[in-house]
Amino acid sequence: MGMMREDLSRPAAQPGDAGTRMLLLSHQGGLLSEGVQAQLAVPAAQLGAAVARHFAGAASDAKLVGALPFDRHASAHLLAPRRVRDADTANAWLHCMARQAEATRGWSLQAEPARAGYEAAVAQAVQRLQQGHGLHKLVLARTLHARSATPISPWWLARRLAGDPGVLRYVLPLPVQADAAPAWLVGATPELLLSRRGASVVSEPLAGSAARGPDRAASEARAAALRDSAKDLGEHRYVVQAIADLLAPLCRQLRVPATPALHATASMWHLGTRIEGELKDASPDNLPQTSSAALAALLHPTPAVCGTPRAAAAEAIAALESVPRGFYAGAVGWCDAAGDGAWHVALRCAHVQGHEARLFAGAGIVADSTPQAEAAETRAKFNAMLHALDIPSALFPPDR
Ligand SMILES: C=C(O[C@H]1C=CC=C(C(=O)O)[C@@H]1O)C(=O)O
Repeated sequence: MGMMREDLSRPAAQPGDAGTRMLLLSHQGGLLSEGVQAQLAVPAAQLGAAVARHFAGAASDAKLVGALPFDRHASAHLLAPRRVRDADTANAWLHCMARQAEATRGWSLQAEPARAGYEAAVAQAVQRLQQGHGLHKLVLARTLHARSATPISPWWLARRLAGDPGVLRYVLPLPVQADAAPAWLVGATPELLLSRRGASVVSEPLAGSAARGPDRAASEARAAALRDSAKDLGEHRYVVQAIADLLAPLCRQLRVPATPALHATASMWHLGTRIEGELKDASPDNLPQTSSAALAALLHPTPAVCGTPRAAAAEAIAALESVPRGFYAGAVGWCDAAGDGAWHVALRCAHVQGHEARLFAGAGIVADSTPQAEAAETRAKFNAMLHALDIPSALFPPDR
């Protein structure tokens, strides 16, 4: 992209300054941001206006990068970087940092909660959904707390997550207390919340999942079963409907396919719908409502990570989950001064700090969900990260 390629073979690639870098990288492209000129810390409802104000005084090639936490009332964490590098440089940086990192070993692993506890929470959720109270869907997550004898490098981990064309990898430096070790959210997400280019907007929500099989035939059979599953199609429809309802008033055209397609990652199948719209007003005057950051903040959190209706589902999640989500199930991405940008749902990730990693996985619960199947789905969603961290599968037996 016309940028000088930095020599990263013996560079200033010191772990000390890595905390000011953020990475977004997929097979289609990506970026590595460096340094911090300014920060934006406002909740989702104020984000569109704050981003527009920020860009009003900024250079035309300025960008903001960062994340929205799951809780839309908590502060987003957006940075104005000093420099933004292209995907090739991002790859070179990862390669270099991964080479310097020590491989992890000596793992211990604790499920929070273990399988039985998660199944009990799903059973309570199903009861709430069957009783009505206006709640139709909610997404319940659980976590695995992993400790390594060696420090965990977020760059090493991001490098280990390479190779899956169905995901975008991300490394997000997180705000921490002054005396705390640096912390990151590192993941490989399959889900696009929202991208904007000029007047064109795209959202590609995923909901409804099946683990890929041990061989091709089994994998195809599971994909076919997922495509026909009334439970998964119902779970998916809530997400598409919520996104379409929020985008429709802002778009002169909105294309919403009637049936979902299959989306594959290396370990999972998902139902996905590509929603495409044309904004009515993509002018600079309308940036507070229609920048990619404003649109992401409008849609977030969708029923793919929260539920329907949103406020009641968020309340039920707070009551039924034991570990705060932080930036898991939030959104990571970028926005430029013209309002263009892309925001991805922060899934399939781990919160990494020192020797510890906390892995997150959730599943959409509807009235006809079964606790055993939802627990199995979260197990399958942990797999990519467990493998990338090199955590022996014996530490996560089926009853956990
Ligand atoms: C909440 C997660 O996945 C979401 C994305 C795809 C499929 C999902 C599902 O089938 O439940 C979830 O909505 C997660 O991976 O933690």
